[in-house]
Amino acid sequence: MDMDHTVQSNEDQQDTDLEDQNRDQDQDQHGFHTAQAAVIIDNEFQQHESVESSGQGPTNKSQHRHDLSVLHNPIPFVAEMRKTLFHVSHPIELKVEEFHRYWPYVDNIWVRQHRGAAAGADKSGNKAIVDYYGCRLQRATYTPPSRKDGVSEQHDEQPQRKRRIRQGGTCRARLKIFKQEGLVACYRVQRVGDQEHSHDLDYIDKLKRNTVIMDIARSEVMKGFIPSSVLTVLQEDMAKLEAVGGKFLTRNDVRNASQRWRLSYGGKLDVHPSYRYNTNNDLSAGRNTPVEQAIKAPLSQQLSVQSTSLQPLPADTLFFPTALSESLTSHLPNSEQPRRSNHLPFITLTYASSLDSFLSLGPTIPTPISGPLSKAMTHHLRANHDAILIGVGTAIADNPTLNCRIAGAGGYGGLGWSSQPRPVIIDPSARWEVNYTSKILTAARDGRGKGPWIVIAPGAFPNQTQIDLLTAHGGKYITLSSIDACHRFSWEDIFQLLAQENIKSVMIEGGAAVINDLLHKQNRTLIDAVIITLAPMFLGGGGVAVGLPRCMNPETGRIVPALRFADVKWLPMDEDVVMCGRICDEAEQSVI
Ligand SMILES: NC(=O)C1=CN([C@@H]2O[C@H](COP(=O)(O)OP(=O)(O)OC[C@H]3O[C@@H](n4cnc5c(N)ncnc54)[C@H](O)[C@@H]3O)[C@@H](O)[C@H]2O)C=CC1
Ligand SMILES: Nc1nc(O)c(N)c(N[C@@H]2O[C@H](COP(=O)(O)O)[C@@H](O)[C@H]2O)n1
Repeated sequence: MDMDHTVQSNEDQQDTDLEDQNRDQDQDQHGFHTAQAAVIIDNEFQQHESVESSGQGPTNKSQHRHDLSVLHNPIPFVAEMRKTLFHVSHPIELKVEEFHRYWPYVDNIWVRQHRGAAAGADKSGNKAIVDYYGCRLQRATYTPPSRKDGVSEQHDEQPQRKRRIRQGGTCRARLKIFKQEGLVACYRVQRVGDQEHSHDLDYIDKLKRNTVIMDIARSEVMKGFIPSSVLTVLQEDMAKLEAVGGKFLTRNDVRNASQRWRLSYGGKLDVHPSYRYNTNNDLSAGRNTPVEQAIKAPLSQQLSVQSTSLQPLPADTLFFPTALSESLTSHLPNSEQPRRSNHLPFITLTYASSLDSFLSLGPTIPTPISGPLSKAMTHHLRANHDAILIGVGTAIADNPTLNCRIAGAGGYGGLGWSSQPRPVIIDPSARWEVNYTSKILTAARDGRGKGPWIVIAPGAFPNQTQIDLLTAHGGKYITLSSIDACHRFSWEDIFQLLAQENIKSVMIEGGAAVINDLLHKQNRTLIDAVIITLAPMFLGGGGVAVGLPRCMNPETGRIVPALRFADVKWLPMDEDVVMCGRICDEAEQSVI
């Protein structure tokens, strides 16, 4: 039997009928599970057994027992993530723990079909596995023999169960889930083809409950509570139940969640205190009965309280006020402002300077210039760009992290690598000796940043250890072939290269050589926005300076300012001030 067939059989075993109110018998006795492409509603208890024993799902469900506490303290973004993982309108990268946290909430939607041929290992030995999924409604409708001819071929001795047949073969939505193992393990979830679901999320939630809902129901029944009482307690806060996908939970679902346990349980079944209150007060027991807060029994008495396994925010988390972020919007990549070029990424030039125009005390001396608020502003900028670019001088001098540490970014309370820019280092000779302890790699390993891309020239040969190290951290060396006689790349080529890598916005952070080169007349037309922090300090002679050569009007022979910005905004940020501006076009400049 090939693997596809095995998976299909397991899936079929999961699809059984919840409609039968009197089903206390093991389903196998009825022989309902052998058919291909069954489309009947599910028996969750069997689902757990079959998936766990198959060991093939992306989620090891035995690690994911959920109880009432996950309903009352839902994991962050659960409703949003259910929608995101339903539509998958763009590729989603999640850390392994995040994937396993959310997948049980959507495993009613997607059914694993087969493992892709791409499984294997990359050059660094990182394993990669691809699994293909289809929407549950993709499978063709299965009609049991008894339905086809009105006579049961196999079970005419057995009492016939009422079974609801749903229409299968109606939805063509498909997914592939790519699991990358190694130092920076992650799951990448993306659509296969362009077929949308043929139905909405409610439709599938109505057909089948997800693992989390059934786990919660099971955990309550197994405490000895009757299904009606469990349903009442789960429905006390319908908004929370809906958020986790339980809008259509029924008493029969609860019954089925642990029917085997109920069969063997010899003890007395009980009800929750709130259920007793409802029934005593002649409220419709077990049906959508929100209990008045003032008089219901405290839920804490009913819960075995478990906190979610979410990490606290790292100590270096930064916060940036919304009002200030709104003031910056007009100079950020997604603003309405016209772009310098449509085929290149949006380019923002940004740095922090002293009043005497220095970026640091000396080429090898990392120098804090920004105050806490303007530093947070820099990280807000990092969050708003796809990539952050520095010259190799800065990489060597500062050993920077180059991540985004704003609360809500990936690794700082956010999911996956959201808002984390890709660090890009211009290093034609591969001078930077990246190693395991480099801060950039440490951040990538910890899920607080992305692995760097290092742009090198054709003659540069980083050693194999460095190549492997970068790959293992999700980074890479990229060779840019067009280098001039002075061993310099053209900025247009660099940005073109990044555009080819699907980078749509780049924040240029420094250092001085990079900034000065880009502000030069021949390159500045590539810049879309300039955001400069000015701190109230003189660093004194010997620092690394930003400056432009003297400029002369060729017609008048008069010395003129080298550059004046347009569309300028000054934003005070505590003791610092931040200037946002744009480069004037050539005609405007010549008037100055
Ligand atoms: N205050 C601030 O906002 C910042 C300060 N810095 C400071 O700047 C200093 C480093 O600045 P620099 O020494 O000027 O180094 P840099 O970071 O500008 O790197 C210069 C090197 O990058 C490579 N490079 C740059 N442009 C290139 C091109 N077009 N083609 C090929 N290669 C190119 C070359 O190897 C060049 O030697 C450090 O002290 C650092 O702390 C750096 C960034 C921001
Ligand atoms: N905005 C800003 N203000 C300063 O005072 C700075 N010294 C810098 N330096 C830049 O930030 C990099 C350090 O980043 P991490 O904190 O390590 O992520 C440094 O390499 C410069 O590019 N910037």
